[in-house]
Parts: sequence; C-alpha cells; structure tokens
Amino acid sequence: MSETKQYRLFINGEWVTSQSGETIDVINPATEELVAQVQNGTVAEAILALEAAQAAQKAWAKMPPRKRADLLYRLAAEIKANADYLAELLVKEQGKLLKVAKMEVAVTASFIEYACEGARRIEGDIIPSDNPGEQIWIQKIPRGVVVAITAWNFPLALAGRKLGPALVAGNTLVLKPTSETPLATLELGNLANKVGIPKGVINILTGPGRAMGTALVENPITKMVTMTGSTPVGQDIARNASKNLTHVQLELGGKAPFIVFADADLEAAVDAALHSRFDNCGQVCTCNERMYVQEEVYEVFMEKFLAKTRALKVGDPMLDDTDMGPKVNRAELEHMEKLVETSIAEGATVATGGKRLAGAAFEKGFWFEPTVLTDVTQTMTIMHEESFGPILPVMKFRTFEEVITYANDSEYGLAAMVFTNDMNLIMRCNEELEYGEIYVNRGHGEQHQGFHNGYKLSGSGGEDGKYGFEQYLEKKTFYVKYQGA
Ligand SMILES: NC(=O)C1=CN([C@@H]2O[C@H](COP(=O)(O)OP(=O)(O)OC[C@H]3O[C@@H](n4cnc5c(N)ncnc54)[C@H](OP(=O)(O)O)[C@@H]3O)[C@@H](O)[C@H]2O)C=CC1
Ligand SMILES: O=C(O)[C@@H](O)[C@@H]1OC[C@H](O)[C@H]1O
Repeated sequence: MSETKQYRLFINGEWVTSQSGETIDVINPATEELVAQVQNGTVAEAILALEAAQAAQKAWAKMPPRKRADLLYRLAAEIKANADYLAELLVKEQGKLLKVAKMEVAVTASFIEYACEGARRIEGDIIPSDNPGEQIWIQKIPRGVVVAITAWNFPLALAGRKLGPALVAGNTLVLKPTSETPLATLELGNLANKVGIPKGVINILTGPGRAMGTALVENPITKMVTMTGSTPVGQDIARNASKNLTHVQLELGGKAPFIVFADADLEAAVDAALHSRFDNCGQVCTCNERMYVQEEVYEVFMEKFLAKTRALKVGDPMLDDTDMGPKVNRAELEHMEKLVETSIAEGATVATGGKRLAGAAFEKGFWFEPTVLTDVTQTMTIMHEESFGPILPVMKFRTFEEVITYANDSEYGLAAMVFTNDMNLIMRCNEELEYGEIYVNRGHGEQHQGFHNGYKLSGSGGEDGKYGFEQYLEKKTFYVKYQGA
C-alpha cells in the first residue's frame, strides 16, 4: 500500500506541520479513493501566516512593479511547465475532466500574466489645486496583506485570479483554498520558492473555513479579503470583515437565466445551452441555471436540446471522450437528488435524467445524470435556488416583457445569456436585465480583460480587468503647497 501523500502548510516560505496534529482527507470524487491528506490548520497558524505576510510586505511593495511582475511571469511559466502534473491533481481532487483541468492550468497562468501586464499601469493623478502654488497628488498604493479564500470548482484558477493582481499591486498574500480541493493550490508554494518569490509574500493555509477563515478575516493585519464561494459564506465574511472595516471583494452564487428568442440561431443556442449547463458537471458560477424558450420555437428547440443532453457521456474524467464527470462530493450529490425530488413534488416533469447513475462503473463516486426538467413554473424552488450541478429547468415564454420579468425575478445578479439576432431586443436586454455579466449569442465564459461582477447576492466589488485590479490598490492624496516663482 503506497504511503498517502502528505501536504503541509506553506508559511514564510517553509512547509509547516500544524500544531493540531490533525489532517483532512482529500477524496477523489470519481472513485472515492484517498488522494492525499492536508493539515487541519489552526487559528495560531493563521496568525503566523498573517505575520509573515505583514513582515514581507514593505520590502515587496518597495520592489519596482516591473520586478514583481518578472517574478510572477516566472511563476506563470512554472505553472505551465508543470501543467500535466497540476491538471492530473485537479482531476483527482475535483473530478473535472482532464481536458478541462488542462484548460484550468493554462487559465491560471494567463490570469497571472494578465495581471503582470498591468505592472507599468499603476497610475495616479496630479490635479491643479484651487489654491495658488499647490498641487493635488492622488497616489495608488498597495493595501498591505490580502487574504484570498477560494471555492472548489476551479480551485487553481481562482487562486491565480487573486494572486496575480494582489501581488503585482504590491500586496502580500495569505491564501486559503477550500478543504475540498486544496492540492493543486498548495503546489504553488513549491513553485513560488523555485522562482525566487521572497519568503512571506505568498502563504498557503488549509483548514476549516469557518474557524480559520474567520480568524483571517477578523484580524486587523488583514487589509483586504477577496473570496469566491457561496452567498451565505460571503455574507459571513462581510459581517466579520466589518469589525475592522476591511475591504472585501466577493464573488458569490448565481442563478443565470438563459433566454432563447424565436429569431435565435437555434443550433448555436442548443450548443451554448448544453455546454453552459453541463460543462464541469454544472459547477460554474455563470452556468445556465434556468432556461426560457420563446413558445414559437420551444418544440423544435427542445427536441434538439434533449437529444444532445441524452447523448452526453458521463464517466471517467481522465478519458478524452467523456463529456461530464462526477459531482465534487456526496453532499453535493444529495443536494441534486433533493432538488429533483422537490421539483417533482412541486409539479415538474423529468424530461431526462433525474437520478444517480447506476452500473458497475458508477458504484463508487458521486455521479448524477444530466437532467432536464419541464412543466416548470416561475414560482418553483428550482427556478430560484442555485443548483450548481447538472439540473436544468426549462420554461416557455410568450413576450419580451414576460421573460425579462422572469429573468430578473432572482436574488442573484451575476450572469445572464441571451440568444437573438434582433438588435432592438439586444439593446432592450442590455437596458433591462439586472445582471453584472450578460452574454449575447454565446454561452458563458469570462475573459481576463472584462469585469466579473455580481449584482444583488452574487457579490460585491467584482474582479478581473482594470476594475478588478483597482480593488487591490488604496489611494493616498497629497496637497502639496510650494513657494513657486
Ligand atoms: N461568483 C463566482 O465567481 C463563483 C461563485 N462560486 C460559488 O461558490 C459556491 C461553491 O463553492 P464552495 O467552495 O462550496 O463555497 P463555500 O462558500 O462553501 O466555501 C468557499 C470558501 O470559503 C471558506 N469558508 C467557509 N466558511 C467560511 C467562513 N465562515 N469564513 C471564511 N471562509 C469560509 C471555505 O473553506 P472550507 O471549504 O475549507 O470550509 C472555502 O474556502 C457556489 O455557491 C458557487 O456559486 C463558485 C465559483 C465562482
Ligand atoms: O469561478 C467560476 O466558476 C468561473 O468564474 C470560472 O472560474 C475560472 C474560470 O476562468 C471561469 O470560467
């Protein structure tokens, strides 16, 4: 029996065993095998990591941004050089397809590279004063120590998305990945040492979110918290951060509507709807969580869509012809079953799927069928509660006004998808949809230069692009009086 791989905490450039003496098992969602064990870190170690980040921050901030970027470009290069190893680790810890895991590794590196491109664009202002012989300088400076807390669906990419801008801006970082999928993220510690990122600039902790996460968020050393995860946890973080009025950036839950108007390119809409629901087993924050199809095209659309859904191959995420892997854990699998049960009780029909997969290949693991629900009404639970899994409720609609009312009837406001070639409809959707990110005639998928920004309970602050980068900078204003001529 081979030894189980042990990971430790990465604090001040060293690998440290927790004083708890306890570990957390990381399980492969496709086989339920033990992949590795990580430290069950304590509050004491959270404070050690914050202190290490604080001690390193002044020197890191004094380094010219271009020099910081040089080190981070090297980190991105090492991530790419280790792509196969990191991708396989992502498959084992999260159950995502190997081809998607490889994309995630590439996206992680490109998130960091995109941030590096901003190193020479940390721009302030010089403004004439109303007073003679005086100038007003507004300078952009780093916030200090940033705490980054990430979710399990794209653990490495979410880490890179935060690490890149935080460090380019001159902050130092304490990164706490979710206990579900911490392994690929922990590997960043080895790579950071390899490329010469100074000790204490990056610290990576594992441990229960509530205890360790709260300790990180509430500590006055922490000058910003950036978190990706569920809305309830995001709300907890916002409450705890308010103790020191610490700046928070929250990327939270979603319930994206996918709207198909009668004039849409139906083939394109079917493919986009399929991938935007079932890719990564439906575990993407901008997923197609509920679909509205205009009644004129409903039958023809649904015939094509159901045929493609039923053709999806669910199975071993390591195989190239697999379309969908397992849910990340048993609790999530049971959440799928509960959602279907509730939907049926409320009057929905299971058009396809609806239960765990059976058979020898699925005896172990957390497998759920690609599921489509019809005869759904807007008041049903499934139209409001995020599934974050392979369940898609579909409704007909008649008019623009009707579908906009349905689409906006949500406590979330992250993403929406719309298929129509009518420019007037596109502009009306632009005006009336209450979402931070709207995809027109394509499925979901942010780009680094955009702005990933949730309204309502989907978050606050936003990330990516120049507006996301700005979150990692504080401003300092000088009123400079001089003698002059
Ligand atoms: N808007 C976006 O960009 C995205 C949103 N999401 C959302 O994330 C959710 C799924 O991810 P999941 O990991 O389950 O989300 P959770 O909210 O359960 O956990 C997110 C992170 O927060 C930590 N945490 C838990 N409790 C606290 C606390 N009280 N204080 C501080 N940190 C805490 C967790 O640690 P631990 O797990 O160790 O307890 C984890 O690292 C879905 O709702 C999805 O919509 C996911 C990806 C992107
Ligand atoms: O977090 C999500 O679910 C998405 O933002 C996802 O995360 C990293 C990828 O680049 C995005 O598709």
